[in-house]
Amino acid sequence: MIEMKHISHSFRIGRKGKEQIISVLREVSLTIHKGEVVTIVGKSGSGKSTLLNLLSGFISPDTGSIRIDGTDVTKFNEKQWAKFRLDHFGFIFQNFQLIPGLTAYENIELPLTLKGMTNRKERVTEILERVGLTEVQDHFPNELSGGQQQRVSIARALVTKPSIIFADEPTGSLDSETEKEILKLIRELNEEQDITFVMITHDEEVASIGHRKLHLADGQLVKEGVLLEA
Ligand SMILES: Nc1ncnc2c1ncn2[C@@H]1O[C@H](COP(=O)(O)OP(=O)(O)OP(=O)(O)O)[C@@H](O)[C@H]1O
Repeated sequence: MIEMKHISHSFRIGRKGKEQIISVLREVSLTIHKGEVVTIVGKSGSGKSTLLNLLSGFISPDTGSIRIDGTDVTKFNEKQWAKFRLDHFGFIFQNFQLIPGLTAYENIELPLTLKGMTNRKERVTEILERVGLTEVQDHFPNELSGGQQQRVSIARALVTKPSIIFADEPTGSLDSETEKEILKLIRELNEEQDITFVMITHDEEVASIGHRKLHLADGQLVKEGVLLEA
């Protein structure tokens, strides 16, 4: 479960002495329940990535608080975040972000190695089977199609059994047929494993696969043009 309360964030841009402050998020509050698929839509520059980066601890809010799975993470330092991410989160990106020198199998195995798990084979094999990649497990990323690469990245996100998966335009680089396949897989995994998905997209149709669609505009969450109450 994610509880974000009154989060504001601004960036300082430009040369020293001539800096400008741009306010990207203003007093954003939201609650995402366990097992929900929530999509966040908004125009380019509306602050979608900033919101995801705040929720996953890559940037810190100016004001407000964030609780995830019952833990107040607002004041976490980098070391605490690194451990928390490994224990609670999985990530899926538009450009897959697979490690080119590792095979599909090894890419999926990596988070388990980082967690110091020794019995990795059974889990990796199980996940490979679930996402339909057993036959191509020894391929390197450049020997896979876009859809297969995204499956590897979904498997890598899932392998540690996270409670939340953050997906940043997960179908943005895929053709429409493959997009449908990947969205179907995301919904199936959500239903089977009760994983929460927070997905950002600029595509209204993709966003409609969620249980709930939130719109970001002018740094605030709105629903049908009406500001959502905290
Ligand atoms: N590190 C940064 N430093 C300064 N400004 C930033 C930084 N990151 C984002 N911004 C600014 O914050 C605003 C929101 O950016 P953000 O990337 O969150 O938008 P977005 O909705 O994800 O856009 P897109 O759909 O194009 O990815 C933009 O005006 C952007 O220029």
